[in-house]
Amino acid sequence: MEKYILSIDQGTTSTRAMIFDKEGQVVGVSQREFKQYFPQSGWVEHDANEIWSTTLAVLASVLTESNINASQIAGIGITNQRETAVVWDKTTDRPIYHAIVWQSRQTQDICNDLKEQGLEQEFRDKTGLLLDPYFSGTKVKWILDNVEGAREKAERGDLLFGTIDTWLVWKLTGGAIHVTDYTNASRTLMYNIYELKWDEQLLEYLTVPKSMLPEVKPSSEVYGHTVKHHFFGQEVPVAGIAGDQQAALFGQSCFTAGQAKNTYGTGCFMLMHTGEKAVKSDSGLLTTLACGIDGKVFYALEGSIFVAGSAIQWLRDGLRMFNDSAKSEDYAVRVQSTEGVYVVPAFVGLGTPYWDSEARGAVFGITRGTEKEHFIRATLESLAYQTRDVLDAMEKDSGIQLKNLRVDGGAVKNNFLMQFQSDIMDVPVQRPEVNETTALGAAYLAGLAVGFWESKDEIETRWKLDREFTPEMDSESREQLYSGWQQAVKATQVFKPKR
Ligand SMILES: Nc1ncnc2c1ncn2[C@@H]1O[C@H](COP(=O)(O)OP(=O)(O)O)[C@@H](O)[C@H]1O
Ligand SMILES: O=P(O)(O)OC[C@H](O)CO
Repeated sequence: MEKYILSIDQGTTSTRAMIFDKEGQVVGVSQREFKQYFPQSGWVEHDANEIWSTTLAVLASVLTESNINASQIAGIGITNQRETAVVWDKTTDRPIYHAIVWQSRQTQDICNDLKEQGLEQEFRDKTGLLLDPYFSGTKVKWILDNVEGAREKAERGDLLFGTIDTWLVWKLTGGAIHVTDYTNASRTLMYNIYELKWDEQLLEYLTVPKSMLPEVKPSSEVYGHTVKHHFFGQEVPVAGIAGDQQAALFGQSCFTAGQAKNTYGTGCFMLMHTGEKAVKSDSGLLTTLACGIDGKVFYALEGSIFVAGSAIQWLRDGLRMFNDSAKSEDYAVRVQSTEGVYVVPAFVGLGTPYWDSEARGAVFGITRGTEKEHFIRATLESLAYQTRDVLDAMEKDSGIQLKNLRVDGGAVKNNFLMQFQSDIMDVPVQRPEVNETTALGAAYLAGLAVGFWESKDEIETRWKLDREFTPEMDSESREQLYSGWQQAVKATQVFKPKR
């Protein structure tokens, strides 16, 4: 009976289950969107129970639709939207509040307060992160401070915290296992990425009891088994865990220092592998943990862009400019340029390299001649400009000049965007045949742990190029366009009306 690996890719807007065969080819996929809650301006929340129910639904449908029996699954890999924080009561198995999503700005005041106490450098030195609402630590504090009775329950040891991977492993194993992996722990603002331990001092600043935190493990090992009633009568090993961006780095076979990938999903996340060496950044990049196997710990530099594909969704759903994201390309190529229009999609502030959580989106350069096509093209170009911002910071801080950039995620189907990306960075852009590298990375991690695949070398041979986009723009045009973008971002950051 042929065996397979199953990946659960729990993303910001949808939950996906994918089945991979020995060749690393997709043999089944099932996806469910779930509700986004915006209780106040800038806040974003999910219902962790709905995340679990969509997970069960996609598990059932992927097996049924691909006609594969649960007993044919050799291992399960989990990859997840990172930073999003769930706090649940282990005595009832119920979350005590919605999951606070990575994009949410509701802990801005907590961050400001910690900054005023002069603590940012210590957080940065220990975690590689910044005091921004993006990361989990302040979200946990917010829940403990704002949900009635939560702090007492936490002190009693009844509450558990987890990023989404932790929550899903807990549910799949029937509440037996409370774990996370290095990559997810490295996004919490509570984990010392150099000493590889929860940091008591940082926990004290955040007033988070250590008893709430999961055990931290490597990204590829058998953590536990599914309980039969949640996995169709089978006890299948849960054998891989990684935050989605690190999973994509692994799925792109970026295993050595200097290799980089950029994922164009809701946001855009560029990660460069830096080997066993952690590179500290002066330019607003994050130092983070990459997937390590064979007992090794690896680091990466990361540039985080909060709004990328979601700007295209905004054109589709908010401005109703088209009804299918793929149409954005047709509109963009109908004009030769944006004719000086720039869209800065700072809907939830700006991430790398600006870290301005109070900035909000802006449009510049419109004239009476501006048409829908210019507007759409400018929005697509904004993804590429933001990526160039990150690339410049990365090359500066790592001292490595990128030879090429591997890309993945929903928006890389857009050929216009990929060509413009290569042009504006002056670096070749490589799109692989299997675009689902996040799920594939988690599958590889699980497959390596259960002996389904032998080694990283075996995996590396499977990476296949679909198309390479090479720079075609002259350097004068490139720098002129990019300097317009830089002016637009500066102007966006100046506009801060009282809210
Ligand atoms: N052809 C396209 N051109 C531009 N953007 C696209 C295209 N197709 C999908 N997208 C965008 O890609 C995103 C979906 O990518 P995906 O990797 O599934 O995201 P996530 O995992 O963050 O939910 C959406 O935000 C969508 O607007
Ligand atoms: O759900 P995605 O794919 O947009 O990824 C979210 C990131 O992990 C946030 O850090």
